[in-house]
Amino acid sequence: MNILAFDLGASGGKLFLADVGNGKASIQNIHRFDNVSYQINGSLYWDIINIYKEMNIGIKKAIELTDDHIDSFAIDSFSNDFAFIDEKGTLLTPVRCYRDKRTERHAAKIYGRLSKKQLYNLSGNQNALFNTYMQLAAMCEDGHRYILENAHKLLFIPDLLINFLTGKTISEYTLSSVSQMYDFKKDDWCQEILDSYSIPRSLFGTLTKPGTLLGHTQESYNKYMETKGFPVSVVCEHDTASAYLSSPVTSDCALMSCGTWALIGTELDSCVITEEGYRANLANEGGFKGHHRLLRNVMSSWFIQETKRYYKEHGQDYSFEELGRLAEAAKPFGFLFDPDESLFYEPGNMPVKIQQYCMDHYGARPESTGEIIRCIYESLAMKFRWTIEQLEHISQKPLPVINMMGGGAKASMLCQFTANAAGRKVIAGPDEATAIGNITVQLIATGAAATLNEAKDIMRPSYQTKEYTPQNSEEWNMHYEAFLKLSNDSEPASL
Ligand SMILES: C[C@H](O)[C@H](O)[C@@H](O)C(=O)CO
Repeated sequence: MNILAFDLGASGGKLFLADVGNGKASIQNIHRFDNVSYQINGSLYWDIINIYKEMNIGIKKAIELTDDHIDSFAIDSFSNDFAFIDEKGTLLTPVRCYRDKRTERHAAKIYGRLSKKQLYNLSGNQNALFNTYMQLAAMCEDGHRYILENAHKLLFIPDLLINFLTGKTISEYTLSSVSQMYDFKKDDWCQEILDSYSIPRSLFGTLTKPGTLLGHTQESYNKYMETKGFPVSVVCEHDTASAYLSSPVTSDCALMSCGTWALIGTELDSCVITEEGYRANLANEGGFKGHHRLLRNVMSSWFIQETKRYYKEHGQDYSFEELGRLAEAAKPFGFLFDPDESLFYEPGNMPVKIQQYCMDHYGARPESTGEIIRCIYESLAMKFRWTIEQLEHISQKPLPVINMMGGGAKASMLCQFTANAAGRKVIAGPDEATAIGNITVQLIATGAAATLNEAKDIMRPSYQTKEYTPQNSEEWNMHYEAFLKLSNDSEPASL
């Protein structure tokens, strides 16, 4: 059978075609494109029309490769961002990027209605400026409440694209669960949070759990794409939930989905809302049936993506490999910074911001590209260690192994540094974790696999893993002490 997965990330989108037969899957990447946010009049937007266009280019390729025989298609993406549609499916708004400044502008007012602590206790989600609730509240503060009052539905990006394909309006569970408006205990929207800004409950689509075969593409889409059409499934549409599901490690471990963000956490049976979890700003996030994540967001490849972009704009188009080689040659432990500093949150001028931070803290700064990249990787590894220690303490669960998945699993320097800093074995892979998790759930939705374990066994031959053991522990421990002095994380919500 032919299964098609679309994985949309903050820096790019990819479509994977899986050929499944004889209890095995082989996957190929059939299309990829860049995804960037655009600033217009000080606001930040995604180009949703381009995303739709590129998704269709990938679908077209899959139609050709399979002789118009796609057995299932599903989408996952980063969380939180959305658009509104009317009853006819007309797009009423563009899609704002979660890094847009409007939530920061209104944060004090918003937290004046429901405090960070109340929001954490009700939703179990981390306090972060990017949350959907914060975006909706900021819209109201900006005088755009009329959109909430008049729109038919609010759809998260994957649900929006599904609507373009099928005409259906759903609110997928894993994305809903990280909106900061979901109540895990009731397994439903949290009325108290919605009431704080009179957010109409009717704005949300049919709550749909991952593993559901939703239906067929609609006639108008089939005609437009010149296809007989294909079934659309609902998977863990939140990419982190998809990535975690692909982990090959079966014992207790720290899981890290490493892309633009490193989502560092562990799987638990249910939601854990405690004072300590609130203080460490650990997020409770929903997953595939029976799976629940306790995790923290750490900005990760964002530093490398933004640094690479800065140099490109200034005439130096480094490849990731070149950046890695330059960092390798640079002197170790020149400078460390706290990746959670809000200074680094918005796009633009990343190397300059890092230099500025270092000047403020050390009175000196990394000068060369290699020094900057090395200080990024070392600082990230230190933050990863700090986060894993918090998780161990709060979940009361030893996490002796780290499974790094996603694009970051390909960055061998980052994997080795993480093992060194944390003093734990790192298992790196799968690097296409999100797509693998997406396809895994499609196997279940279509009935090709009866259980999650069966689906994971089918996917296992399609990827490899690599192990890293800790080195130079003493030196890393010494510098970790210095790193701890920089961290501003005793308070929740550094974002
Ligand atoms: C804001 C981030 O996108 C989100 O917290 C994270 O979970 C994600 O989806 C990373 O792709």
